[in-house]
Amino acid sequence: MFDPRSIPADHSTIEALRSRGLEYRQVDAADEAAMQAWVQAETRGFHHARPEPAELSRELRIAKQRSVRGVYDSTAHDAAVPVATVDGWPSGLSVPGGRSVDAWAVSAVTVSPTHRRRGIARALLEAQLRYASEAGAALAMLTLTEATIYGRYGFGPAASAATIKVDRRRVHWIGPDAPGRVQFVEPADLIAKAPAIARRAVARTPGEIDRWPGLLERHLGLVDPDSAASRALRVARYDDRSGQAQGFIAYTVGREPNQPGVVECDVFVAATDEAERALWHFLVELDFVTEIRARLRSVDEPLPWLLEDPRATSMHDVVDHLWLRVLDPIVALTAREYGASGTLTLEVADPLGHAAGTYVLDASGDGHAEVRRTDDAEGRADAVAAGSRSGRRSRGQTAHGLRLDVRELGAIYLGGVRPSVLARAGRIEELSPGSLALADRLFAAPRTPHLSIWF
Ligand SMILES: CC(=O)SCCNC(=O)CCNC(=O)[C@H](O)C(C)(C)COP(=O)(O)OP(=O)(O)OC[C@H]1O[C@@H](n2cnc3c(N)ncnc32)[C@H](O)[C@@H]1OP(=O)(O)O
Repeated sequence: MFDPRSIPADHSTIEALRSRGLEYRQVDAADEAAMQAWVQAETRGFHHARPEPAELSRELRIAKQRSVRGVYDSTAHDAAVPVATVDGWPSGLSVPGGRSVDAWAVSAVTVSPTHRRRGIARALLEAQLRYASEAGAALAMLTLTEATIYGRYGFGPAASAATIKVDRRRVHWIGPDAPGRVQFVEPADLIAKAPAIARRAVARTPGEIDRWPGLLERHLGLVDPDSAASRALRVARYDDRSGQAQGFIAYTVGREPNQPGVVECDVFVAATDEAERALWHFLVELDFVTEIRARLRSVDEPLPWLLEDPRATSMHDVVDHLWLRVLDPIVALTAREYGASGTLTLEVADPLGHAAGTYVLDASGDGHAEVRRTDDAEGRADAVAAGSRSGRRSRGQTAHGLRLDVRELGAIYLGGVRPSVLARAGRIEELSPGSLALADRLFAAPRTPHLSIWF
């Protein structure tokens, strides 16, 4: 397996930061003190409390599997603590059609308030994109704190998530009864099966990314099982008719003495539609509660259709949760499946260079597409003149094409927004009549993209 720590530090980043009196380097995974200082800087950068010992050792275990970089100021009060942090690692990203494309996850981007707005984050991000390319990733991806930061590096919002609230008193289930059963399980008993269930859940949902070792332990409260938060977690699993585990939820119930509670569900993993329905059924019919709140759910949940009164549910805090940055359009566009047949030219502008070019996407109708670049190294080509491999276009028939920035390519890639919506916003240009209608049909995803975790 590719080791993200094997990528040497980016020379231009080293030089850019050295000219500002700063040192940029990879943190040595074997240097416990340096790793601890990096984790402390990262948690401070996100305004979190200092981690408890169990959480700190979990963070260290995870950081050691990643490419962890820090920026150091030798003149600072504690020069061993970085003034900026970032990490990155290769990870699969599920795309429409069920395949996984090689991507590069970026996380832990922090710059100390003492060193802000000197271009440190820009240097770190541009280096991450170069690492991603070196690692062979077709896209870079991240979840973020503020939506104003990453467009300038070519990221676009590709999958949304929302909090679903359910008014328990209005719940009357009209969906089918699941043939299997939901039962309580202890987290320690579930952890052996959980990764396989999660893998299948990830594979069927465009926008989900591979779970890294240690994540499910945290979701199931196993990092610090004796903490109050872990003891409050309840875990239920759905087994299908044949006894096969197909999904699980983890939730807490907050309540005042003698008062009904409010359910908070942050972990909802379903490998099948049947498991998804069964786990919702279990959650929304919990007694002695007034409300159920499920976070980071799809904006396209089937839940309202499973209740007699769909208004028992409401959607809150809809966010642009997953942001994508296409690096290699040919690999990225070939990996996903398409909702129609047709030939579409994409003239992609990319100020940072990675994805710039003119590409012809030729979808055959069985979902698959061939993608090739038609411009030369200088990017010169008549996009709309580019032909179809299948020769389906007859004489006089207009070629279809769009002109767009790499940010918009990331936004439409999973089918989370229709190209025509971005055209209405003036962010995609249609090169010939009918191109947007074709692009909408091509990029439509059979399942709304969704990411259910932070990373
Ligand atoms: C994937 C993730 O980890 S998301 C987490 C992002 N981190 C956080 O939210 C933690 C708190 N914030 C921070 O640590 C810092 O403010 C950061 C990392 C967001 C920015 O770091 P800085 O070193 O100050 O940014 P830098 O000086 O490189 O600015 C680069 C560009 O981003 C812009 N920018 C920086 N921060 C912000 C912001 N919060 N909102 C809007 N624009 C911003 C700058 O104006 C600059 O624009 P330009 O290059 O187009 O002129």
